[in-house]
Parts: sequence; structure tokens; C-alpha cells
Amino acid sequence: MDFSQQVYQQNQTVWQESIHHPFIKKLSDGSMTLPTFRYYLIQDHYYLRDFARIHELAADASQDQAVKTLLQELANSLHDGEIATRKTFFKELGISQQDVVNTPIAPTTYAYTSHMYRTLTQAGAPAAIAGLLPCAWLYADVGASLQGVTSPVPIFQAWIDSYQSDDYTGPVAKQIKLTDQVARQTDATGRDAMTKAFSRSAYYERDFWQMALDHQDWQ
Ligand SMILES: Cc1ncc(CN)c(N)n1
Repeated sequence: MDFSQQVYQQNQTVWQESIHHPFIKKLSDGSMTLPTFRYYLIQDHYYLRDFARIHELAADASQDQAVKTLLQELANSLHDGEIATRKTFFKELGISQQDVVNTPIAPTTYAYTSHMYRTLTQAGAPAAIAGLLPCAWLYADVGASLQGVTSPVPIFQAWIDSYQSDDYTGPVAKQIKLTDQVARQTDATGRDAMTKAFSRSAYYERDFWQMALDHQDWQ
């Protein structure tokens, strides 16, 4: 069985807790408050900046030219796709640069991004690549789970649409293939580090939704 399928199956409990999380329910039925959505978007702004940066750093750290090229491509598609879409959400909701500056990174965002940097520096590019995968893949699954659902709040629906589009799901398929390719080129110790990185990211993905509902802070 491919590495991706193996870790996907191993992490189904936490994965399904994400897909069925009250945050997703509130987005799709329109009951989420705008302050909660704004909180999520600002934390996700911090997250996506580091997420893109880790693609670039993993590309630099990778020995294989094809892997480097694909990671760079994925970083570019993040900037042109998801990060660009978020700029339109910020505009629509009137979230300014000053609002971002005034909002500290929250504990779960801090822990999740720190986990990805730590994985890269301590376990290397293959584990970092595995740690990036739940982020991409889970949101595609969330999008798929909401096919046929229309949120009554247009900006929530725009968020849902963005994870159902081919522009999003195309790169995800490439990222799954890339992770499997890297796993095949990695020894058992390296694959063990990849497995841990994937599981920890899946865990933080679920906690990210809860962080937003709780408006988590450092108190
Ligand atoms: C925390 C998180 N995880 C995943 C995604 C989807 N790339 C995201 N925007 N934010």
C-alpha cells in the first residue's frame, strides 16, 4: 500500500473529527459569527505564510531536483491560489494589515507551525513533506464533504467553493504523489519520521478549528 493511503487510514479518527467539526458545521449552516471567521482568517494568514515558506525550505533541503521543482511549484500555486483568495476575503471583511499586526499568533497556530519547522530541521525534507500533506489533503476532503451544501452566508460559501475547485484539488493530487515518491526513496527510519509528522499535523488540523471557535489566546 502507498505511504499516503497507509497514513490516511491510520489517522481516520482525527481526520473525521476535523471533517465533522462544529466549525465546519457552523460555516456550512451559516451559524458561525463573523468575529469567529475573522479570527480564523487572521490565524490562517499566519499559518499559510509559514506553510508556503516550509515548502520553499524543504525544496532547498531536498537532494532530488524533481522534488525541489515540484515543491517550488506547490509554493507558487499557494501564493497564486489560496493566499490570493484570502486577500479578497480580507478586503471584503475589512481586515487591515493593522488588524493582523494587532492580533498575536495564537498558541495552536504557533504550535502547528513550530512543529513543521522542527520536523524540517530535525528530521529533514522527507518528514517535512509528510508534515505538509494533511494541510492540503484535509481541506480537499472538507470541500468534497460539502458538495451539494450551500451556506446562506456568501463569504462562507466562497470559502467552501475555494476548496472544491480544480485549482485547489489539482495541486493536492500532486502533493500526494510527491509524498509517496519521497516515501519510496526513504529508509524505514525516515518513513517512521514521515508517519509521525503526518499524524501530528493531522492532530493540529483538528485543533486549529477548535482554536478558532474558542478564540484561543495566551491567557
Ligand atoms: C490550518 C490550515 N490547514 C490547511 C489549510 C489548507 N491549505 C489551511 N488554509 N489552513
